[in-house]
Amino acid sequence: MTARGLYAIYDRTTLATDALDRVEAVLAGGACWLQYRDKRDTGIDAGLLGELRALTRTYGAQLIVNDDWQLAQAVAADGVHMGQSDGSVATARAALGTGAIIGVSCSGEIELARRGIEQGASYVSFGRFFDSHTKPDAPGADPSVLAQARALGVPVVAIGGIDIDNAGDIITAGADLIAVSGALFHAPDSGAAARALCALFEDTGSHAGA
Ligand SMILES: Cc1ncc(COP(=O)(O)OP(=O)(O)O)c(N)n1
Ligand SMILES: Cc1nc(C(=O)O)sc1CCOP(=O)(O)O
Repeated sequence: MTARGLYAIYDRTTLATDALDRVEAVLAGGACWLQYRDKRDTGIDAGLLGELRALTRTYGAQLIVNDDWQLAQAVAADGVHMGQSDGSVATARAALGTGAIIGVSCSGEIELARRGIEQGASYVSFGRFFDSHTKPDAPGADPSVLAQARALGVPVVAIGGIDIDNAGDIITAGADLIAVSGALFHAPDSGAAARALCALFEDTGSHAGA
């Protein structure tokens, strides 16, 4: 499993259409993880999730479902991303097994990351680092938390307003994966945006605090 690179967030909440062509372009462009995020109250689109499962398999990417480990299990996703109000990480780990990817939101707080790892999280996510149209009200985080988090021994994810102009600094600050939605799925060319973000990981080999 690759745990360094581009983590694409397919945010069904803010995308007007299913945009599966964009998902495929982003995966072909090198994204190694894809998250399905849907905050609408319209019920689960099982067909869409099935398409995402097939596309991620085709491109060798990991499929992560936001918020709901039971849904992740039902669609045979590779893992789940859990916020602080999405239930017990320990329960999710017990249900999904040792091989599942389980991420936890930590805002800018290293203590939340420690607690999440104790409960079974396999990656920790920090943000928001920049203004985000996708989630404008997410609390802010300082990039220095990324270097601190590297000592915890699991992949470190950065999220929130990341784009081609600021991603290099965030990778240098310590992110193993950059989680990106708007700068991919609202770009004029989603495939080109993915390729450009992935190329930053080749140019930025060292991390602060590594
Ligand atoms: C990779 C990643 N990091 C953080 C989040 C935010 O998750 P959460 O705190 O559950 O908030 P919502 O996305 O549910 O609004 C995420 N989805 N992915
Ligand atoms: C879903 C999400 N969570 C965040 C957090 O800080 O916890 S920021 C965010 C939105 C990510 O999308 P974009 O790349 O368009 O800003």
